[in-house]
Amino acid sequence: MVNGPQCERTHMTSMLDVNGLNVWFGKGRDRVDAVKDATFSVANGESFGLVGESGSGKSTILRAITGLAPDWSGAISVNGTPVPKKRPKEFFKQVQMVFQDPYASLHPRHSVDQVLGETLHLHGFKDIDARVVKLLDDVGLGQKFRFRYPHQLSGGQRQRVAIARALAPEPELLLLDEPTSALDVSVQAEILNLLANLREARKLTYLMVSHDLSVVGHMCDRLAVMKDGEIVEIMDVAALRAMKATHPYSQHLLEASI
Ligand SMILES: Nc1ncnc2c1ncn2[C@@H]1O[C@H](COP(=O)(O)OP(=O)(O)OP(=O)(O)O)[C@@H](O)[C@H]1O
Repeated sequence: MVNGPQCERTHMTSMLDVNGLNVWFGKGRDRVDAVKDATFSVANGESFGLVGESGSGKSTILRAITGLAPDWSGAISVNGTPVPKKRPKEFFKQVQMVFQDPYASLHPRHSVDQVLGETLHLHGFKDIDARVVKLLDDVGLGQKFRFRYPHQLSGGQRQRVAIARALAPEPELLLLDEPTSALDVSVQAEILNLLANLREARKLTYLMVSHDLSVVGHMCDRLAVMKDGEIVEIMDVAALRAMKATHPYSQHLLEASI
């Protein structure tokens, strides 16, 4: 069951359209249907949250969009263009992902300069030096971090590098997979504020996974509630704040989060 708000927004330009998405892992008896018939749209400039308990399929939706889930059916469009099975390089100029664990997502022997420089080079930029400096400023690190290695950085600093790397190709859509849940509580708010400011400054669109309703309430305009691989409700954050979920499972999530 999907509620109304998304219908009201069909007149707005869509950045992302996901239609009847199914994602599965394994075959035969071992098959796991991780996402079942998921349909939602994210408008240009919107921040959209995916919430639900562990294992409900949130991360799998992001992985399917970015091409990291091999078996899927349905339709995914970015900026009105259907995404092909094998993502072309241009796709990653539009869509980038920030992963949950900044310890796992950065190569231990690559300096910050290499991480950002190589990404910029891969995407065909020529003014790499100036862009590395700008990216480090934009994520609040500054030049003194440029030649450091991941082991010389805190978790929050690593996540800032991962965010800078995601911004390097100048994407329009960021897929954020629990971007603060692996961080110390003390730095979580800093990273969320950074993401909110970057969205504003760069007119970005966010699709953000979180198991934390307060994070989604702070960061998102609308959200989808997932349960056992299905989207059970799509609602405005205003409805979340007013505790006005209609689906019993969403109500249960809200009550559990108080
Ligand atoms: N590579 C994989 N191989 C097999 N099953 C997988 C794989 N990745 C995910 N799954 C299964 O798909 C289902 C959805 O997982 P997913 O990670 O998307 O959930 P989630 O809502 O993001 O949970 P979490 O918050 O714990 O990450 C789970 O049953 C999970 O075990």
